[in-house]
Amino acid sequence: MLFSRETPSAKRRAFREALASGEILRLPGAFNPLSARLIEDKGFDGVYVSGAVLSADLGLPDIGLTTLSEVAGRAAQIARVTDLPTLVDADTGFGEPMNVARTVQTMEDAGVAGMHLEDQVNPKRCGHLDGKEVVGLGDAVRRVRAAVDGRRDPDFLIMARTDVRGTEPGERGLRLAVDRAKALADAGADAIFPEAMADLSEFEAVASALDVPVLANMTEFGKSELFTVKQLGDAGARIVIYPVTLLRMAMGAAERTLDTLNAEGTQNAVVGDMQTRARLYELVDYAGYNHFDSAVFTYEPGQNHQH
Ligand SMILES: C[C@](O)(C(=O)O)[C@H](CC(=O)O)C(=O)O
Ligand SMILES: [Mg+2]
Repeated sequence: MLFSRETPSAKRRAFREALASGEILRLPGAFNPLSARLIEDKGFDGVYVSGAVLSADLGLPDIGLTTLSEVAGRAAQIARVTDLPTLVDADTGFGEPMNVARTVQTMEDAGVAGMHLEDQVNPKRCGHLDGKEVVGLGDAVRRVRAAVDGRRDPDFLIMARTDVRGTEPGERGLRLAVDRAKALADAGADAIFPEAMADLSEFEAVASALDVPVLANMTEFGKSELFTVKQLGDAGARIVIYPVTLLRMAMGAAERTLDTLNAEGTQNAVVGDMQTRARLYELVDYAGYNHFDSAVFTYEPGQNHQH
């Protein structure tokens, strides 16, 4: 009830420990706080807050239009309903290196466990589209150093994402990605997100070149095939995100439902696919609030109150 009883610092420590265990952690993207409850209920290891989902949710393309306040606000709403660690997409850090330091502190205040910061130029775009551009290595390193300098909780995870793989095809692109990933880790990044890896051997090449954990992005309709958790774990990845998966499914269902309403004049045919009222109430813990109501609201001083 009222949800997470874990403090943000406890969640950060747990995330660090889970990462150190060597197991691969699975973080589906929550498109709202309620879906974060579902992710926790189904036994996943963490919750991802995707910039693509956040901007799509607002009816915007994912090109860096969302603000730090919007992203941190949504991340806080999501993080507070789950005991799981929350990893947030901080895009290019919302400004220059000084802003990046402030972004880290704002995300710490939002109660999330960590964030990733990418090396694209502004306006940024989805990492799986063509025609991306990245900043030079010096600027990318400055962003990471500013993030590390701004951090107050040493357990807050700063992950550097590099989009350089998508800027050059073939072997050369991969070599650039490995070199940049190493430089970003040397600059203090706690983990690396190599964006737009073409296949498993590329994940392997990045992971084996680094001492820090590597994230695999299993976004649909992108550059990477959709590998299994086992395949990614064997290739050395330590975190896998499914950033837009739940939103795509939910929006697919919404479209089909509207089509059914249009065609049939009633939603009867799709009711069987819906989350039931009972399941929804379970997720938001109606029973807990009822209990609270009867235990606290009807409490009378002097009574020996039994819970
Ligand atoms: C991971 C990502 O940064 C996101 O915002 O979720 C996107 C996902 C997507 O657009 O499919 C990305 O750039 O890969
Ligand atoms: Mg993004």
